[in-house]
Amino acid sequence: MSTETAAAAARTAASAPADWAQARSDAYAAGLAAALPVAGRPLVETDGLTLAEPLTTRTDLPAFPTSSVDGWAVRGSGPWRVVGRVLAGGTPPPLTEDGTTVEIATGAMVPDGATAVLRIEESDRTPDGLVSGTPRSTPEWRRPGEEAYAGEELLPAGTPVDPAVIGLAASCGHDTLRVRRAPRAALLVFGDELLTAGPPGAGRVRDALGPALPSWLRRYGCEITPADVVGPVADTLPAHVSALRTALARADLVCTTGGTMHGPVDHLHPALAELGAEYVVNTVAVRPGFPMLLARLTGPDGRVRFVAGLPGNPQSAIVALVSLVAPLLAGLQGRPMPALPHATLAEPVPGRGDYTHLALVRLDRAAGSAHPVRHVGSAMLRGLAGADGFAVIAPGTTGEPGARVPVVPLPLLPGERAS
Ligand SMILES: Nc1nc2c(c(=O)[nH]1)N[C@H]1C(S)=C(S)[C@@H](COP(=O)(O)OP(=O)(O)OC[C@H]3O[C@@H](n4cnc5c(N)ncnc54)[C@H](O)[C@@H]3O)O[C@H]1N2
Ligand code: MOO
Repeated sequence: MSTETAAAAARTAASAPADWAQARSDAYAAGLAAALPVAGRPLVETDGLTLAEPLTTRTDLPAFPTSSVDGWAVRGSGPWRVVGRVLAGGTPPPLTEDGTTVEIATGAMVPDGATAVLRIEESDRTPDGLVSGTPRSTPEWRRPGEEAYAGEELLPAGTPVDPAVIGLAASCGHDTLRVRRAPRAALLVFGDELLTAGPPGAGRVRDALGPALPSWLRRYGCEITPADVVGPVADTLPAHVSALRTALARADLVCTTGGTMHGPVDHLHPALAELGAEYVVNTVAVRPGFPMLLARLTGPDGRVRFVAGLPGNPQSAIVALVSLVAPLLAGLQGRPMPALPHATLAEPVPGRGDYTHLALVRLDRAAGSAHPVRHVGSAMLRGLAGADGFAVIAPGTTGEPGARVPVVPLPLLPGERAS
């Protein structure tokens, strides 16, 4: 396709922006269809990755009857004659005679034949060395399978691995887990007007996305190194095509910023046409951020890669990140579609006609309320820096105070935005 034809085709396709919710689902489905490869990894290397198979237990949990106290495993009624001692890690012989006991430590295996465990502090010794006392009526040991039965599914495939999952997997006897690898991302920043150091002025603005987006992408589980961030890429079509080709050789997802429109130096659409990309999403009926796009390319090796075109206006770029990139990455990692929590609007938020309005809000988690923030122009980042996410105002509606609305969260870490 010639560059002119490609640009014309892109303009035509861009004339019907996708519904925002549909665009999210399309991005997720495209990611899931290209879910990343699965490999076995040692447990300690799985934090942040995603279970590719359900987590099941290799044995009953606990695997053997386990004393939950220090004391005496007794058989029959007392007083009891001491016939031995069992510590955690040991395998005791059975108690075969009523009136006998073994001293037992917390975590030790309860011998066969034991009828009760008596706490050390609730026992006495008779002058002739026998153990006496009254065992509690509630069992003082954990029965095999109390937590889980051998082979039971504890977590489904698609679960993000976190320290709690790693601990559980270890307790179930796993040494490795089958996980999907982390998505590899790259970032290309377009715009000859961008400065990479010092204060803006004289027609030039600071690149605010090159420094920020890699950290947002990492919070969604991506691997991205400083070498994967390139820009500003010169505002020419050959420079765009070449930068995309290089980035696509390694990355599963290449994010670009700027150049999503059809201005004189907006080369993203023609570059995608030249690379033979197909659109998954080409513009979305959302404000801000409508020129966002997601395109798919299949390499000669059959590997599917994606380009997410984030608009140049910085807040619009983040809208595209949470709208298209977040669901795409969930799909690539084999995770469920990210569910949107709901909150109650504390103040009115205007609608945007036929478009969905994503409005920056600060959440009061205790009250379950969402509070619109100030400084939310699409070229601004001041509002974003104090917000937790975007309230979703559906097309054809306005956000009335007291309305329950979905909120698209920013991928903040615990402690960030702590009020
Ligand atoms: N004729 C029309 N022009 C524009 C429309 C429209 O509907 N008709 N929509 C506007 C909207 S909305 C957006 S969003 C932008 C998107 O344009 P691009 O993705 O092509 O972005 P650029 O033109 O390259 O840049 C837009 C704006 O953002 C600044 N910018 C770009 N990159 C960065 C960065 N890394 N850090 C900080 N600021 C950045 C750039 O200087 C421009 O001011 O199109 C509108 N135009
Ligand atoms: O929609 Mo633009 O993305 O308003 O800044």
